[in-house]
Amino acid sequence: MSDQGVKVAVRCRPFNQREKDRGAKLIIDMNGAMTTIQNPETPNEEPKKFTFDFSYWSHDGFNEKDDGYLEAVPGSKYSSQRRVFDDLGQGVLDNAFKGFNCSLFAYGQTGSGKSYSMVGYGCNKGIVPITCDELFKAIEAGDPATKYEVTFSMLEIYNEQVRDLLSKDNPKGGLQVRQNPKLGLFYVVGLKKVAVGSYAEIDKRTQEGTANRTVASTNMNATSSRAHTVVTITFDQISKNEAGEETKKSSVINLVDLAGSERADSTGATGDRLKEGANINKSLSALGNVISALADLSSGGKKKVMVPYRDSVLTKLLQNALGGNSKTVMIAALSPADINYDETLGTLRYADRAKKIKNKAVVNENPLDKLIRELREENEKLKSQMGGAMPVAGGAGMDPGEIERMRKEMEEEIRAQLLANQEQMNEMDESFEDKLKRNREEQEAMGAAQANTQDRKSKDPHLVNLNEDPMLSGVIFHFVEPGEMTIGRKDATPPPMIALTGLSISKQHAVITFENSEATVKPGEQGAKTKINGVPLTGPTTLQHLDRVLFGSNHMYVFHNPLNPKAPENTPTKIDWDFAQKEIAKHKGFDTASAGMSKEQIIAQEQILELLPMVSEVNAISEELNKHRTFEVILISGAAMEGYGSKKGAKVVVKMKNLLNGNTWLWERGKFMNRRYMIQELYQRHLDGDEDVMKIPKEEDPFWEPPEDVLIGTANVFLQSLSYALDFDDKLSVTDYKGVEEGNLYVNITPCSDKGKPLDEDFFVEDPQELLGKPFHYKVTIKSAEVNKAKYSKGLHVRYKVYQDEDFTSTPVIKATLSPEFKHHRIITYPAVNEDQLGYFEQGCITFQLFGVQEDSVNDNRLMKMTTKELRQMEQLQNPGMQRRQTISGEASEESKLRNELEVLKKKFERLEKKEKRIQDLCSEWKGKPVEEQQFEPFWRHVSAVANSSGNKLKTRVEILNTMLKGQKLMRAKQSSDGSGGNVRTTCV
Ligand SMILES: Nc1ncnc2c1ncn2[C@@H]1O[C@H](COP(=O)(O)OP(=O)(O)OP(=O)(O)O)[C@@H](O)[C@H]1O
Repeated sequence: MSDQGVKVAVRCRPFNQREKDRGAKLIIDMNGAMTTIQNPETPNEEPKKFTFDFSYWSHDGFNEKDDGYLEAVPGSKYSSQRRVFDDLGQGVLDNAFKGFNCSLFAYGQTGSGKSYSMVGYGCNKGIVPITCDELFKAIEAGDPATKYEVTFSMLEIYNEQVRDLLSKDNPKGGLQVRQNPKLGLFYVVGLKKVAVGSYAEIDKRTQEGTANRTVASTNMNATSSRAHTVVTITFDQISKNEAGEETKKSSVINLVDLAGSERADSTGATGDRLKEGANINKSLSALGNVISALADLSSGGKKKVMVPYRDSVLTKLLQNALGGNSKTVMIAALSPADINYDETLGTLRYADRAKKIKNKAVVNENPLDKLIRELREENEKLKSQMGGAMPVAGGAGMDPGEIERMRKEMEEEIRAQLLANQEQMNEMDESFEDKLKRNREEQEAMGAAQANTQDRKSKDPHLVNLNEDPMLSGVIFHFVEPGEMTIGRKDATPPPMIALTGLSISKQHAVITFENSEATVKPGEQGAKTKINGVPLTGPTTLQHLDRVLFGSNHMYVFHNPLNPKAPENTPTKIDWDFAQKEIAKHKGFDTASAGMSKEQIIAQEQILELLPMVSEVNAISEELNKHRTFEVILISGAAMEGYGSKKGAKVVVKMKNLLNGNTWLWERGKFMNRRYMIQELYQRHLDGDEDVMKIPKEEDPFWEPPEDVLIGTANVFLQSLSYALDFDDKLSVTDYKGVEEGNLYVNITPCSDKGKPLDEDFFVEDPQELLGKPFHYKVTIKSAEVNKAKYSKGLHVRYKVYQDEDFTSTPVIKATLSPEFKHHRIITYPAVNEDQLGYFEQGCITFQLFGVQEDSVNDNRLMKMTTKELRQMEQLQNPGMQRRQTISGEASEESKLRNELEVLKKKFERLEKKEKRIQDLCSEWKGKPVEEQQFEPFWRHVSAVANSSGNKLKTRVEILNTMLKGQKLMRAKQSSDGSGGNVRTTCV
């Protein structure tokens, strides 16, 4: 037995194009076995250090050869694919030959390079293909007296369901996972294991598996990065031992490409009412728990740790790989970019924990005959037990129901064992040679189809698929035949020539006509959604080379026309998923130029691009399940969401709207992701024929939310006036996230005494620094509000936070009016003003949030009778001008800041004028005084001059500000009329 820790490797990839475009910073470094990560927020702090068995630097120091292979520049520390194989893959092979089970799995966030290391792209082949290739080379060079048998299987775990990737027909709900009661190990019932005799055969099967994965992911609207792919190779070496018996040395090699490890925004998901039922990726978090439990076990600290293998399908299947009978390697893929700091640190910590796991690998060697004999004998025994499975008598007092339950349990167990044995025997019954023959026949048929595709690609017009996962792009081809070609659902009559499944695919979805070297696409039945280059298709359109075609919400293709391979100007030569998504976003009103954007803005933009397809998917499900809900991606300022400070910039959230009563909810990204997962699950159950889906109680329904107060809009008061001890008293306009005025708020912010009395008129601060160290009090008064929309009469309240407030301060809810009187007062006291507090006065603001009460009622029965689809169409008709600009740059608050500064200056000016007047009055009074008192006159003249000069300076400043403000207004007016400016737009999706 070999008692050995899991070997852990980390690998850092190059910057991708997006990271290069935005000038991403490198935060990873590697030196020998040490990997460091620098927090980009604290560049002066020591970077965090980790050590691993292997550290692979693949960020830079490479050359691309003519064939595309990336090789190390001499002297650089770059690790090529070959180098990674030599360390990790070769070890797997050597161990497999010795008869050990081996597992290799790749962990990391989406896009961090897991598939690159495992599978590879183009001629940069990854560990899996090289290992397979080398396996057969080693077999050829092996012992001629030994028989080698290799089988290959490929499965995917998605939403806790197992799909056989080598089979086109998977049962609804996926393949079952059972535990072999005797061995304790879990296995997938009925998984196809093909016998393979060469690397080329494995390669073909992998292509087949990838194509099946692509079709499934597109049809199910599944994000492939949330699926785990498991390739299993069994490697048997059959030889004779000294006693002349046949013995079998078996090794199971598991190669696992895990789902992307990114967590949903934790704050969002933890706040969700439905968090119990949801787990964005149950298998992945269960894997984390298993790793933690095993790490605790082997650190010896805790003796009784229960390792929760049973919590997910993935951990069941990988039980041996983790803490069991296997030699295991984990490769953690790292993104080099500052923007991914949190996730990458998470990956490093995960990898660090995995290092501690101890496995107990044993050589799997068995005399073959004995095994078969044992299995047969056991099966006979089990069969005879079957009928009479009775629990051991439990005494006279045992409940008959309990006895029956135990009997059933035992029967179930026997049945499972029989099945497991039978599977094993069936496999052994058919000779390996027969299996190989069967596989080759199947492959021959497949090979002909593949060769045909290759041949036609350069001759005939065709659509080729695009997928979010680069590995699944360019996998599906639909050739355009001369004449009319119909596209639609397979249950249409007559059946379409290209059958698609999935959301928003209509029976008669579209028709492509191909005549005179030209292909024209036109919409099918009414309501069928197709987009060409991001624009909805409304009538016949000629397809040009490299046009992007989206059927429904998920079937994305690029059209290739070898007969007329001239793409319109400005079409990039390489079109990927990102490009096609950006194009769609642009037509929905989100501009995606990235020049001159801040980091927050870039993150917001990436989140928009990520959320848009998900939101349209959820909208499509809402329509199909008739949930009367619609979803929209919106941008909202951080201050409007969080009530204080504007540092957070813009936040991307999803607005859900109840189409029956107009109620709305704002969901943070994490919460939306959480719900989307549950919505997908619900939809999957619906597809699987589960009728309960339509009757789901609202408490469990991911589309349902109890009514909550809706954020009508916000109004900001900048506090600069306080730094001059001036009061602020104004009517503020309350605007929603789109900048639309929803009403007014009357507030007053006054410096005051500790009892709330206004300060003396003469109290005047020339320089805010004067306030430092002194006590200061101010009073926030919310007088009243006015709102425009009748639906808000159910109740209104305002809440806000000031500097250092943990919680919101809220006014009472005022009902049955659109002009509530709040009469709210609050005195805020600083015993001695410090720099931070003064900074808050000078730069900060109070964001007042106006909320409206919503009720879960529907008054309009007419609406109840309409479908979600009809309601959405009606809403879109009613709001044709949805394409309103949204600012991501915080420019609106810039304007109100300016206005505020102007107010402050005006007030200062007024006060100075008053003061000046009093000075002048005093001066003339003094002039009439007796001589002995007149000696003060020069002093007063001096005061008056000072007052005048500062007044003049103020006057100039006021004029400048006025002009600036006018300019701003003009600019905004221009932008909203011609739609220019602003980085981001929004609309209903
Ligand atoms: N070591 C590397 N050298 C060069 N390019 C790399 C490397 N690692 C990753 N890449 C590139 O980065 C991109 C993302 O990598 P990859 O598809 O492997 O990520 P992933 O983690 O598997 O993502 P997903 O979870 O979506 O499958 C790919 O375009 C790939 O070519």
